[in-house]
Amino acid sequence: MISRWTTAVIDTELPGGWAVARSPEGFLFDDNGALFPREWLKRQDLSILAEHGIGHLDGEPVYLLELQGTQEIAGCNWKGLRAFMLEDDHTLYKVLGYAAQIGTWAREHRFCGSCGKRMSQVPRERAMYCDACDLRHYPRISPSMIVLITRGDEVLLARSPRFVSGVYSTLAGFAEPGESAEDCLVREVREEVSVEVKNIQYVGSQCWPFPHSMMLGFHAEYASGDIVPQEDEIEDAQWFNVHNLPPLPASRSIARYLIDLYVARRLGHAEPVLPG
Ligand SMILES: NC(=O)C1=CN([C@@H]2O[C@H](COP(=O)(O)OP(=O)(O)OC[C@H]3O[C@@H](n4cnc5c(N)ncnc54)[C@H](O)[C@@H]3O)[C@@H](O)[C@H]2O)C=CC1
Ligand SMILES: [Mg+2]
Ligand SMILES: [Zn+2]
Repeated sequence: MISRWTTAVIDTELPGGWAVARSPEGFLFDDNGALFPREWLKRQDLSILAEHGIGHLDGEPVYLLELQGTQEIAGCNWKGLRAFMLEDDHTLYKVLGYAAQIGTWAREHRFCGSCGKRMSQVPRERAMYCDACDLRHYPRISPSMIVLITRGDEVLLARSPRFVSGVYSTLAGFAEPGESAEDCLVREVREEVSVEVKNIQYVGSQCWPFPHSMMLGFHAEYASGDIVPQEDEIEDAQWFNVHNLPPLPASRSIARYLIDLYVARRLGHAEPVLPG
């Protein structure tokens, strides 16, 4: 399959191409989508914090304009990345997911974290450079473990107070310095539900640009302990039978994939494909 979208570092001095505009309110869009002719977009009255060349879509260069705030543009509106994720255009979601991560990084790395001076883009590399410190700052990626714990026909699912009402999901958490992926998984499971696991198996990974997680997905078997939900973090956690599952997370998430995969294997159905 030919990939329609490839990331690249493109010189912002070059003319032309497409551009996406991102503000704290989300991405600009109109009836034609979220990609605009870049020269036209730059003629609008936008408060641009940073501009980055981010890749090629069907061979055409694409740029990101990271904005201070929203602007009224006739016929256009603003929409968050999660809304784009739930729509059918997977390629557009990939473009905007990448743009969002670069945008977050660009916004938060205009000044050197070491000396506070303004930094500049490194040509041909996705990095910001501090001249005074001779220091490069790269986009931030946060490794996060996500695990489906099973016990025969049962799966352990939990809900955070932040979830959509009724939805239960797999356990997840950010890696801390000094941890392996497996250490993190064991710690997160202990913290969130007070359960011990065994036979930890890596399943697959997914970029999760909310705002910069790299999800590492695992399957683990229950070993011991009774469920005790972590105060404040976990509203409820339960064992659910694969024949009687609660409302689950969105189909594009690796959480949903881990659940669907186990259920498919258990019931002898066709296995799902991990969404990119
Ligand atoms: N794609 C998917 O299917 C799913 C993705 N996720 C993602 O996994 C990630 C971790 O899940 P949570 O349960 O929220 O994490 P968590 O269990 O580690 O708890 C969140 C807490 O971690 C701390 N934190 C925030 N950002 C951090 C960072 N970059 N590094 C270290 N600690 C940080 C904060 O104290 C925050 O309150 C989140 O980005 C979440 O959106 C979670 C579930 C499903
Ligand atoms: Mg968690
Ligand atoms: Zn510096």
